[in-house]
Amino acid sequence: MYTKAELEQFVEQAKQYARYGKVADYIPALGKADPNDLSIAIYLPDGNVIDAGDTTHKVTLQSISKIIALALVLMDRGEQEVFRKVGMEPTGDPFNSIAKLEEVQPAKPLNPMINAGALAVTHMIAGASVAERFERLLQFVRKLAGNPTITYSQEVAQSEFETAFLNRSLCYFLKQHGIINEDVEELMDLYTKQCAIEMTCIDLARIGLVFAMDGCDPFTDEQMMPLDVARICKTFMVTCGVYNASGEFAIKIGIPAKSGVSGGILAAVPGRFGIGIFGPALDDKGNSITGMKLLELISKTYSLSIF
Ligand SMILES: NC(=O)CC[C@H](N)C(=O)O
Repeated sequence: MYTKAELEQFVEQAKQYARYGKVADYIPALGKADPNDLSIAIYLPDGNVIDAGDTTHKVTLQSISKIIALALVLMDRGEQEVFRKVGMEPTGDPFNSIAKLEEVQPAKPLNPMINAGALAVTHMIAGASVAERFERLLQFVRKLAGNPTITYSQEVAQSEFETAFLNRSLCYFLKQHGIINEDVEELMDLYTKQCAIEMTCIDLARIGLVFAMDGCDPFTDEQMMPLDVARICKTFMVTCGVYNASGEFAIKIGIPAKSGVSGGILAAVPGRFGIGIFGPALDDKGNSITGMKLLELISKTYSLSIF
């Protein structure tokens, strides 16, 4: 079970779908990615890693960072405060949609996985300055991945910062409604750096493993986050992890997972292992088209659905 040869074969199969996808270019620096890239790592609790494709490629977290920021903020502020500012319901809308913000009363983003909700979460990262808040988040990411060398791509952060007009609009809306009260440019600085944290799919898989193990690092036995925090994060991965494709994903794949527009996917198979994928060709909902296919093949072959 889970042999490298088998994974390589799945990668080749899934790669065929790259031609139906498109690399994200609304963040100009992401447009440079090669749509035919596809790599995967499976991280097991005994330390074994099975991988396929070029796993030296680095992927920026983008929306995958939302799940990690949420874990940190739940620890910083507690459930009650966090869910006062952001809801728990899927939207059925694209990740960057502004539409529901006007419909829901009192105005608060429906969940922390859409951009509006993620901006509210990033706003709640504790610290005296943007630099200190980012450093805390980065240290947490490094700890989860067991890799102290992880950093962020200045190029991608800068590229998003210069073009994130829609995210700025979301911020101003949230500020008007008292969900955030900090300077929008500062929040955008922090958020774009958060999204630009980069790592390989092996690092992604290791973070997925920690979530799979209910927040416990199986190599140090350290509880990286309370059980409840890991449970909340995994629940959001199931209900909103791949935005408005989450329903279909639950039926076809059924593994808690979080995607990002860079083409990364982090998945946690509860009690068993973590998966990291990088495939930059995206489908029309902003999820890796090859990565989703790959996960589907793996889930069906190994019966990994939690349902
Ligand atoms: N879906 C995503 O990965 C979105 C993240 C991206 N940084 C944005 O805010 O637009």
